[in-house]
Amino acid sequence: MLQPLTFHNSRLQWSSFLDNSEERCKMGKKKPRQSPWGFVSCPSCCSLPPPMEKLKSAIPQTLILSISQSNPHTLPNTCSSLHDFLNHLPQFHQMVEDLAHKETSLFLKNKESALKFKLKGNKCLSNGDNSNALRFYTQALRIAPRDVNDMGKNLVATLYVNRAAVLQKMGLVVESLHDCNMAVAICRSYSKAWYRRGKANTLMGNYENAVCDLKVSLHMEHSISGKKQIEGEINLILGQHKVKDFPPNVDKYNDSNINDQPQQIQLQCVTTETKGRGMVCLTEIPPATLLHTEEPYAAIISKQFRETHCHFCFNELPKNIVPCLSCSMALYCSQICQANASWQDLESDMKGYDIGIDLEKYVENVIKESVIIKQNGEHKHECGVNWPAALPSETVLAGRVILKYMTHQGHFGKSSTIVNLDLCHNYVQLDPEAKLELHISSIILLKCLQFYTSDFPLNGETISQCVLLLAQIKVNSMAIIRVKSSDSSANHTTSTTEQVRVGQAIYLTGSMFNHSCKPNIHTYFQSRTLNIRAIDFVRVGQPLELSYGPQVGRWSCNERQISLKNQYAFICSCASCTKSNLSDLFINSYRCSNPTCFGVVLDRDLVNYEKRKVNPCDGVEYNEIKKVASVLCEETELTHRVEPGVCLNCGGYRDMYGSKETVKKGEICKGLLDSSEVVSSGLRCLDVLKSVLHPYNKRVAEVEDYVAQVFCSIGELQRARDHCKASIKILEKLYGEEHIVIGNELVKLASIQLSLGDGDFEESRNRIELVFSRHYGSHVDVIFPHLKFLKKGP
Ligand SMILES: C[S@@+](CC[C@H](N)C(=O)[O-])C[C@H]1O[C@@H](n2cnc3c(N)ncnc32)[C@H](O)[C@@H]1O
Repeated sequence: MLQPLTFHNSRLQWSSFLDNSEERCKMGKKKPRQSPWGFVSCPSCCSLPPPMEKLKSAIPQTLILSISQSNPHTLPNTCSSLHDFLNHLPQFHQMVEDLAHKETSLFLKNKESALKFKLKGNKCLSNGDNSNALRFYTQALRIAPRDVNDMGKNLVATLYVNRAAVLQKMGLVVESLHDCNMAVAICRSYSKAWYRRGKANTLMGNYENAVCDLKVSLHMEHSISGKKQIEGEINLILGQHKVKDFPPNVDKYNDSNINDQPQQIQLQCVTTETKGRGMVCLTEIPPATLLHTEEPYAAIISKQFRETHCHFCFNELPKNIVPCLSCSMALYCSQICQANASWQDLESDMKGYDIGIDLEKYVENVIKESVIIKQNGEHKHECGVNWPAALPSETVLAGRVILKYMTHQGHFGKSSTIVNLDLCHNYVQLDPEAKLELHISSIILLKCLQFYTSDFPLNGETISQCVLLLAQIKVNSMAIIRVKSSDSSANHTTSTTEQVRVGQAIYLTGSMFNHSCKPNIHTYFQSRTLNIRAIDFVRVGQPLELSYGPQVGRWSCNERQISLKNQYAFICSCASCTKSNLSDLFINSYRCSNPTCFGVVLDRDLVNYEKRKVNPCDGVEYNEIKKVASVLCEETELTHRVEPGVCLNCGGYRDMYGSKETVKKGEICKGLLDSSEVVSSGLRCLDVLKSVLHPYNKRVAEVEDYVAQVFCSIGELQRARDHCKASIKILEKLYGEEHIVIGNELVKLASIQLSLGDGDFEESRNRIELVFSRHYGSHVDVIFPHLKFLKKGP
């Protein structure tokens, strides 16, 4: 289930720097912790500037009070007062210096350290220790300055060539080719880089390109022995393979694009009765239609994924990571992403080499393919300083939005408008603590941006714009989600998928879609592109609504309302929260005390909630609740009242106190599930819960699912299958049969059925295909590569 951003932790916190600084800290001490790339941090001596709490505690109560009472109109005054106050505090200036001054940065390049890592890499390479050689070259690349030489060659280019050699030895030929591309883009006249590229192309069977690479290399090579070796290689290829020298096919290895373009669907932003602006469509939309794709206005990687995911596209980093050319913090999965986030061209020329017109064309093609022209420069103002690592992601995202806005408007030094995105916010509803924190972080952010560009306007007006932007980010930013899959059973029969929030982004049109607890559209991401697909049939003019997280079937109405209120400060007025529906009746319901009756019994909380939902004003007979509940019963006319403990079907009474006690006992059994008696206690728990809870109660589904997992882990697949099916049957009632949750559960069932050779596997597979293609269209293979086992044969 996609979960747009949650704001569990709205308190500003100074994060500790992640493990991506140099081997030694700025105080020269060896750093103790290791990151996946071997970079380490030293929390003790490289501690951050004085924590923000210290600043907060210095602020006078009168100022805190006026901030707590501030609203968008008074913000310029409160921002200006706080700015004046902080400006007189020496510790504030010290903190900003530490955050924004390049000299204090932990992310600067360092030639000496890079050379040490390079030597270590060379040593490992000659000893055949490829994985450590790869690690050391990567470390060296991360901190090697882009424009320094080592033994007459550009250090960064040399490191890419060395790493390309290791990658080739490890059989990672495509990655090796990419490193060669990087090296030739940095230094076109680097013979070894072309030579290594020729080797990579040979290994890939691209003999025409290999010959061209080697010919370029031959022109650049100075030594006679080197020239001889290259000539030997060329002759070998020409002798063994049929090679036409030209034209080489440089486009052959481009990534293929998925052809699932949004169709011509007209969307419109309209004003709604209860939800502000919202999106509707002007044409009918069948389910599974891709109706909107959008690139973010600004995006930022989540802190915990900085070392493992690309800072531009948010995909997992490959073995051949490409670090930023100017700082040691930003990491990319490819030169394309690096160039996209960057702002600088790789200057490289071939002066003094006459390689002939055809080879020159070939070189141009290779470089053009390597260096993408479209640079959005989002990393420029953050490069080589501490604050992007130290401040909360949302604040860093705000910095990106402001810089982009000002650059686009050509506003630097000319206007007092630093940002104006016309998005909604909930500033007035924020609690006093949150308002104060937004004030402080806005002042710190803008002060840091002033270090980057001295004509940055910093005053009450611009700070208040930043405060409102942060409030807008809270309400409008989307979490960029990736699906991670892992085996969940010892015998690899089932796998679980987990959704991780790798980034956070602002989409301008995406921000206009309102929330529904039963959405009719589904959002997902490829790289940082937002895709929105219809999951139901949408009529002309019908609102298009996605889920901000809470959904019918997952939570009761009460839980959904609390969550949306806490996270986004609004009272949900979607159809499911204002009208009675079966899922909300079932989810926490009890069974009728009459064993032959299938009716629903509600407890006091649920009755009150449902009554408020259907008729908030008076106490009429709540026909709507009964009408919904009557789906379960034979009788058409229900005469009894909707009361706690009363069966909505037959009017029979259940003792709610005793029932709750029984459920508690059932929960104790569930707690025993990890003990040695795991299977029998699981089944006992299920029996206890089923004796009092309604058969479609969510808790019964959870225990069925748990018991299925237990049976799976001990290899009793038939019983696992039966419990898995039982769980799915309940979830279908709660979510609807085509919900993505059902798709995920069916994947579990199908994997068990496949292991059992069960004939029903086909049916599950067909249903999975239906559910997933409705939600992801043709993108399903890319987003869920682990589902390939379900593919039908050719
Ligand atoms: C991302 S914005 C959506 C666009 C917004 N309606 C606007 O006018 O800009 C989120 C805000 O829309 C409103 N909203 C969205 N879904 C809603 C719902 N189901 N019930 C009530 N308000 C909703 C809330 O004010 C929420 O903070």
